[in-house]
Amino acid sequence: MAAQFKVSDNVAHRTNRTAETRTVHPTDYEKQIYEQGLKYYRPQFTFQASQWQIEAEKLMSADSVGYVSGNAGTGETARKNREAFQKWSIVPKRLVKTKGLSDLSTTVFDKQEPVPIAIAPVGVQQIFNPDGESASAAAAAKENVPYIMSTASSTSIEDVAQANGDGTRWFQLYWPSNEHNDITISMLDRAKKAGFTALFVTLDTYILGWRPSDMDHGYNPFLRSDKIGVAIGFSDPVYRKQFKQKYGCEIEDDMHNAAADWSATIFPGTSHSWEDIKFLQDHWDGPIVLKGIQNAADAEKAVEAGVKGIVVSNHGGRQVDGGPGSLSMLPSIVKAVGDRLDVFFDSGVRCGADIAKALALGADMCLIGRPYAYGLAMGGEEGVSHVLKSLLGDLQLTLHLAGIESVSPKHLNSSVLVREDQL
Ligand SMILES: Cc1cc2nc3c(=O)[nH]c(=O)nc-3n(C[C@H](O)[C@H](O)[C@H](O)COP(=O)(O)O)c2cc1C
Ligand SMILES: O=C(O)C(=O)c1ccccc1
Repeated sequence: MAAQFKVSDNVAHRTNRTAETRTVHPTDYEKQIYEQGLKYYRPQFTFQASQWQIEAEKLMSADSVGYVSGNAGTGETARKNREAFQKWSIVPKRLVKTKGLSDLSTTVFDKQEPVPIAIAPVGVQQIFNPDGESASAAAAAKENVPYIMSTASSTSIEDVAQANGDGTRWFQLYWPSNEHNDITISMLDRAKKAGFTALFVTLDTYILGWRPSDMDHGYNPFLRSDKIGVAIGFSDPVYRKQFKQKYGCEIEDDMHNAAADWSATIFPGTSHSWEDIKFLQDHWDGPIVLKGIQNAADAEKAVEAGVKGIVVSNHGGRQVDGGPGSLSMLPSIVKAVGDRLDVFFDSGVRCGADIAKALALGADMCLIGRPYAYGLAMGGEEGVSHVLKSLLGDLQLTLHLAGIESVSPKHLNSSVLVREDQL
């Protein structure tokens, strides 16, 4: 029977816990589950991944719940994201003389990362917890997980960098239209200066999708009275100057208008073109990754455009409803691009086996989206840490018990999977 966790329990347990807050060595997750998860204490947060959403939602307002858990349209694509994982199964191998802990390190941007997951860019994080992005960026650094910062963050670029310390951090761009190139350049310059080493350009959200839950609540976090999600714009010197020229006052003198104006700047309502990628390459000297790719032809174009990687993603089913599950599109995309791109994957990743399946189908790294947002709502930095560690522990033990030595394509590839409909 599942233990029920209440906020009051969490507070009580927080005071007498020490073990879980230490930083784990990246290869230590499996051991930690046994020694701490099972023996020593009642955990502050549930280890049941399927409960994170339920626990988080108890602590959030109805409009925030609608925002994070809601999807585009009827939610068909979000459901397909999950169903796509169930079409594949991991077949364990026996008597393979496992060496113990499976090696979770992967290579992206020609560099070894200790774990094969990153924090997906999620905007407006102060709606989940007052510490917002500072808490998740600190947790990511502690757990050796790269942090992708959203353009729609409720914390400035510089403050996120400070919270992330010596962690690996990448910047996600919501890309203003070409007439606002000076603002784009300013954001990229700030990100570079603050130690963000890769640029993730989101291509699927030049306008927000049809989201019935948000429309029912009349909810747009940018336009709330406390203006959540506009921190990058409001702290940007180029944007501030332009705002003053345009409206004859400071942002602080007309916050509502400024929030609407910034929103229109980063969600311009029209898409860029493949030719525009050159502009980003001219103004960003590190790797560029295109987020939101869902077909092999676009992946080919990404290779031609000379970017370093793609994120196979449908934005968690929040943009185009009626589209395929993201995992279903991964094999044909990987087949088309081979080793020519780093392939990241997201949309629907909820547990260790999901990560294993996406990596087996050719992804180099998975982005974790909603699960860590739920962790942030459950317990700030510690909640995010818990979710990341749980996913990694689950992944490591799953691989170990399936006789898979590492996440390298040498060991974890499509030969470990079967399609359920072909059995
Ligand atoms: C509340 C919320 C906010 C998001 N904000 C952003 C964002 O600012 N930039 C971005 O590129 N993607 C954003 N995403 C999409 C995620 O990066 C990721 O693609 C998606 O969450 C994956 O789906 P999953 O969470 O269902 O696994 C957001 C997703 C959610 C749930
Ligand atoms: O909600 C989203 O999916 C998203 O990408 C977004 C849009 C606006 C503000 C913050 C996040």
